[in-house]
Amino acid sequence: MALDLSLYLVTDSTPAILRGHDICKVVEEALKGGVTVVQYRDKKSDTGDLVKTAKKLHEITRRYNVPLIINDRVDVAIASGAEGVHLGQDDMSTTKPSRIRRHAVKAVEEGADYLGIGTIFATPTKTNTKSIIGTAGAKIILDSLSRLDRSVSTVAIGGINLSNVQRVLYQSAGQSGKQLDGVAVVSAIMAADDPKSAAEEIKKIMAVPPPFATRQLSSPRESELATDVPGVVQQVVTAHPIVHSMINFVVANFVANVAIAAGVSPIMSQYGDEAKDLAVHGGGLVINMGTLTSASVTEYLKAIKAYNSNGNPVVLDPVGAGATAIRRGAVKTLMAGGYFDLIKGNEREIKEVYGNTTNEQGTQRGVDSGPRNVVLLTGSTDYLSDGNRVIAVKNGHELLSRATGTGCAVGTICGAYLAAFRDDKLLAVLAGLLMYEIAAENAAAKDTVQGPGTFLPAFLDEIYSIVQKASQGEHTWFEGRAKIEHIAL
Ligand SMILES: Cc1ncc(COP(=O)(O)OP(=O)(O)O)c(N)n1
Ligand SMILES: Cc1nc(C(=O)O)sc1CCOP(=O)(O)O
Repeated sequence: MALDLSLYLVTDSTPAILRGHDICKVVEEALKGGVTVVQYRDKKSDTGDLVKTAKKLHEITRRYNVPLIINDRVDVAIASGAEGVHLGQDDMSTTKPSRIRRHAVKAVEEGADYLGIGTIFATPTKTNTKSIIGTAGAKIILDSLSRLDRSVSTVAIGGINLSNVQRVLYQSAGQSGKQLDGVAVVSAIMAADDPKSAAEEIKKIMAVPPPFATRQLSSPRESELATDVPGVVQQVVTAHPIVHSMINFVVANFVANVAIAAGVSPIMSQYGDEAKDLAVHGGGLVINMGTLTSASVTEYLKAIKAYNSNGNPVVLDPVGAGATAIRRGAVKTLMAGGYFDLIKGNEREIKEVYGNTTNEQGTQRGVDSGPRNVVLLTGSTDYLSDGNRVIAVKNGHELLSRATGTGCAVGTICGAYLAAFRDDKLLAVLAGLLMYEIAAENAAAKDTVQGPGTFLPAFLDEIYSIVQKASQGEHTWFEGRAKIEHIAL
């Protein structure tokens, strides 16, 4: 029987998870929903009961041509005819990534067919786990395994569910290209009201291709990055993408006007349920926490789920992230609830997001930066990074900081650029940012501009003017204008 690890169900018989349901029925429903391996994991029952249940489960899994694995007990595996046994590393009393890596390598050398890599995220299902490694930890382990002579399959485990499975798969992929073969879940299926649709939904989102290819520019040097920018702007304005901004009410009107001037179709809906219908159009989503209310986070999470499921980009602008306990909590919930392609904020906001997602050892917990996420730290110099490349951008004008909404509009522009140019996220954001900041410089240089009041309409005109030129393939607006510098990591 082939071992397809893509959706690996680990059972749990505790009342908190099984909630009085019959384990065999739950497993059969999950099999109907598409799970590809089942592990019977029961730490409490005596040997007689274990064998009885394992035999019943095996009868069911065989009908679906899916292997049954028994947790810990070789004797129960033999007695029930199960296809395999899952053994742990009891002596692994370490939280150090280097030691965890060594354990993984040892397990492969000793002949393991697959490895469970965890604990990815903290989970109430198993509270005695040694180390929360995040996707950054999984990535390190995958890279170590890629250097071994013998190849081994892997699944990630711990706190994985519908809202994070996509980013777990994408963010764990090592520099070497080694990827997870699947994910193992307990509560996301075993505790679901409808285990069949829970499994189906997880499978569906796993099949959504990455929103972005991982192409890197041939060289990260600023001169070569710059040459790509006008072409990206032309591509975006020709595509006329949709950008759905869940933006703060103070700036909504201005941001919508910037988007229209920039050749983008803005949708300013705050209604999370609506995102299901909006996300199918290939646009980007922007979550801007500026005027957070008690209802906002629930609405944001619904929208993030819809865009993540459709493989369309999501931008987080964690406005005022560190200012109050409510905002700190909101950031934490959002980071755990979905996948962001771009996180944009000032230094304090980015620090808050990073702090919210790191543990005492400094390893990341809820979200991991890497080549698949871009961070834009805004200021008099903007810093843009995808984990491999760091670019300092010194364009823009002081007048941008004299009016409300000019920072928020950057998030919306970036959401549109990420949606319409999918080859390279860092380049998409860089192109949107440079178009915006060069327009600001052009506006500020006008004789008619005396201050913020005259700057704003001139700024909209200059964005519009660049877009007109770009749509006709004219790149003169950009020549000699980029003030960017590549910073070595
Ligand atoms: C697929 C998968 N991966 C990891 C584990 C955890 O195994 P282990 O460390 O042996 O811990 P227990 O399951 O015995 O608590 C797993 N069971 N399945
Ligand atoms: C059985 C198990 N092993 C883990 C490890 O880290 O080794 S975490 C875990 C429980 C995973 O449960 P859930 O999918 O409900 O978070």
